[in-house]
Amino acid sequence: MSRIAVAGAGAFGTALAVALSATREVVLWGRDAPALERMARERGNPRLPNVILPDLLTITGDPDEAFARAGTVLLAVPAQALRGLLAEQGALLAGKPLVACGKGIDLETLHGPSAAIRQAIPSARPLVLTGPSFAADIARGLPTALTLACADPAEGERLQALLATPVLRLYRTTDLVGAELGGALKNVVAIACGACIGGGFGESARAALLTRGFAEMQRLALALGALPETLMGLSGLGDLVLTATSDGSRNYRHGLHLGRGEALEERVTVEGAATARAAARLGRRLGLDLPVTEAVAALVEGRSDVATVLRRLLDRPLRAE
Ligand SMILES: NC(=O)C1=CN([C@@H]2O[C@H](COP(=O)(O)OP(=O)(O)OC[C@H]3O[C@@H](n4cnc5c(N)ncnc54)[C@H](OP(=O)(O)O)[C@@H]3O)[C@@H](O)[C@H]2O)C=CC1
Ligand SMILES: O=C(CO)COP(=O)(O)O
Repeated sequence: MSRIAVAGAGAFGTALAVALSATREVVLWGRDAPALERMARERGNPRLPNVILPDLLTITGDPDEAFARAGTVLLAVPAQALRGLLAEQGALLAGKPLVACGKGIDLETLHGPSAAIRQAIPSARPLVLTGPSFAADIARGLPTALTLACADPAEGERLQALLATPVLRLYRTTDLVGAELGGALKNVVAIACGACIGGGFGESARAALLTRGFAEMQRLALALGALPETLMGLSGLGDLVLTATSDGSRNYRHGLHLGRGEALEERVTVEGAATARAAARLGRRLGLDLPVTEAVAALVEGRSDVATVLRRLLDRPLRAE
């Protein structure tokens, strides 16, 4: 069965469905049936302005219609919603390759998406699709390169061929942990970088935060079993460069608003907020020094303000790089 189902009809799920439907049979599923009916009728998604949904793309709120005949399912929901989705749709998703497209760490279990999938649906085969890619760029057909992680090299190769398009270039790895942590942790550093600019501390300080934040991403990911080269690739460094320097990123914008002391955007997915808290907990549990992550966790929990956390970072003892 070559049919691809995309679960999650937000910006990213819709963008992936649009991109893949040019060459594959694709069905896009979401939980809000009336909203899905509207999308199907109007051929548009308010979360992805100015993008026309191709006629060939099936849009449905019916899980049976979406998943029963699908050979592969892409899971494009926020990290904190993934466990709920897997619990609700477990019977229909059993035994299939499930490609996690979300970028975050579950705050309750401290699991990344591949462990969440294994725990909820032991018969499913988890993969991770991640890397620098704004939904709007993917939907517009702009060139993009992503990492596809799969523990089984043969299945990874098969899915790479299935999910690549002429403009969506996929690189393979077997390092699921590295791929998912690169994508999750860069969101935390992006909030820090946005807060730095929003607070008026300048681009040199942002470069310092980006670099020291990247060192923390590597420290935590390697302690959890990631391969160093994965973090140096698209899912780590690549996505960090995009997200921590562009106000196209919701995480970066969240940081900007925190730094400026402005009201935060409502009803917007900001994965780095919960993931900062989850990563800080993991760091404490593992006895790791993660000052940038701790600073972001303090900011999003409202325990501190941008000037104070920046001062605290600068006051740390001088050390070797
Ligand atoms: N946007 C982007 O540029 C990119 C996003 N990502 C990642 O993709 C993930 C999703 O982000 P994005 O699509 O942008 O977020 P959006 O906020 O645009 O959409 C989230 C979607 O998830 C749906 N959802 C939430 N919980 C459930 C559930 N239990 N069952 C079914 N659907 C659910 C929401 O449905 P409802 O509308 O009913 O609330 C909504 O449609 C995030 O992890 C993000 O980091 C990755 C790369 C790029
Ligand atoms: O992950 C992304 C780009 O690769 C999207 O970033 P935001 O979730 O911050 O918008």
